[in-house]
Amino acid sequence: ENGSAAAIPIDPRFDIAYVTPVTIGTPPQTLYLDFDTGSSDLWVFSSHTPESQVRGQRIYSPEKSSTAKLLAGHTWSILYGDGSGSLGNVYTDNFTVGGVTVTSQAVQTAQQVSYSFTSQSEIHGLVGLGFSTLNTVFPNGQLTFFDNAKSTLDSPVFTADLKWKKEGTYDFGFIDETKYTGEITYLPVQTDPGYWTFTSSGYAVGDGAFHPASIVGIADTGTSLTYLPAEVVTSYWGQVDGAVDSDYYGGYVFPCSSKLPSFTFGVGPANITIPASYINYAQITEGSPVCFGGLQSSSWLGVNIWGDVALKAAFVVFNGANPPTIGWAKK
Ligand SMILES: O=C(NNC1=NCCC1)c1ccc(Br)cc1
Repeated sequence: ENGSAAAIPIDPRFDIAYVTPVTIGTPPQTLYLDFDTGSSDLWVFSSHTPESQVRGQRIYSPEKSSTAKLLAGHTWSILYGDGSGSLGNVYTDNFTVGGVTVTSQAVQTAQQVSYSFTSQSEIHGLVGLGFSTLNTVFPNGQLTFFDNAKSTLDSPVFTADLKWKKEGTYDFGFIDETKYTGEITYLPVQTDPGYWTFTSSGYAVGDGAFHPASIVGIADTGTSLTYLPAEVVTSYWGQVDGAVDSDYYGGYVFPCSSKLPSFTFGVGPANITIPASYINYAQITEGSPVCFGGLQSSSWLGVNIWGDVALKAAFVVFNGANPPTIGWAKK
């Protein structure tokens, strides 16, 4: 059975993350989770999370679900690229997203969450959509929702149609032709170590010349910004009056009044253009004349990340066939 679910920005001012409603257990408990192609654990705030670490989040209570089963002797612990993290134990239960149900999905219940999760009341957990090799459950790694659902879908795909400051959708099992224009360009995916890793064919700043290049990076719906090689972001921010790479603010900042160019990245023979407005990510603080860029350097990361700032400029197909591929289309 195919499905479709909303991807809702958690903050009306800037797209820091997107959450999607899911139901877990019997009777169904509804939580809003961050669907993350950059990881492969499905974890939730729960009745096992200390009250001191829960600040407004909805929780999953396995003891209130007649279909919940403890996965005895299993634990998990995850650290994300931004330094946030969580850990706990594991149940299996019924898990439904947009009409797609997996019975006996591994649901990782949090016994500890880092402050950055405690402080974001709109995120009640994560649904990893990376490859199951990244799953942290010990001693037996668990399958992602997508890996479990794949065999029941018409096609082993999910698509991301994230939007700028608006609600988008994740579709499972089908490709909705009304959500994109032109053709979808499919690229090979490197599945080791478990991210949706692909190679972009180059970039252009604004209306400038296209620079052919091979930029290896991951498509990560769980990362807000886009992180690219220093030479790329230096040439971008060099076109913006007053832009500086600030140690104080931890990245490129610029006067909010400055005009920004768009940014185009190659996908095979095609390309995707990120509008300037998406790269004017947010004021440093409410009312500040200093703005933080949506395009930042990846040099300290060691890998390039095509996060939400890039993904929301496209219709993206995560094709879980063998071999997996990733598809990009304008919209
Ligand atoms: O953790 C990562 N993506 N997802 C999330 N970030 C914050 C919460 C969820 C991530 C994955 C790979 C690399 Br390389 C860098 C970052």
